[in-house]
Amino acid sequence: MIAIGSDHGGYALKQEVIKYLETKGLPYKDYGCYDTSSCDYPDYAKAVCEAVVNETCEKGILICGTGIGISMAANKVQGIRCALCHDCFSAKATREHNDANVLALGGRIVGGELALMIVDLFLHTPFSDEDRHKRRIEKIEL
Ligand SMILES: O=C[C@H](O)[C@H](O)[C@H](O)COP(=O)(O)O
Repeated sequence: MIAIGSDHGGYALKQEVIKYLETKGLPYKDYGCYDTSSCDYPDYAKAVCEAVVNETCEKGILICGTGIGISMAANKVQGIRCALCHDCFSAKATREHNDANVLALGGRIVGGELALMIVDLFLHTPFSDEDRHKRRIEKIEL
């Protein structure tokens, strides 16, 4: 199960990502927002990240206008490794090296097609499981 959430700045892209997940038959839970009314990105970061840390969902996708605020909020939650990615290399590398469990995107920055490629890499690239990466991730959690 994938947890997905956005503020108003990410709402349109969230709906595109949801359509994509549905097309691919990937189960998801939408934690809002549910329209373009102005709202606060930390609320959606918290809801999605809690679903990931309590294992209701394996991974999360968060979208705000830039992806910056929502990733900052996400990374305050213990156990969350949120990566803001606007290119394919970063999306693949953050799974392989950082075992990122939440992806952040900026709906005002990245176009739909690129965003979907990033989402696909984030969802399907496994963690490399190499000792040096595990050691570094453990240090983040201290
Ligand atoms: O980092 C924050 C996000 O990009 C927000 O989506 C953005 O600040 C919202 O801006 P506004 O309230 O002006 O639409």
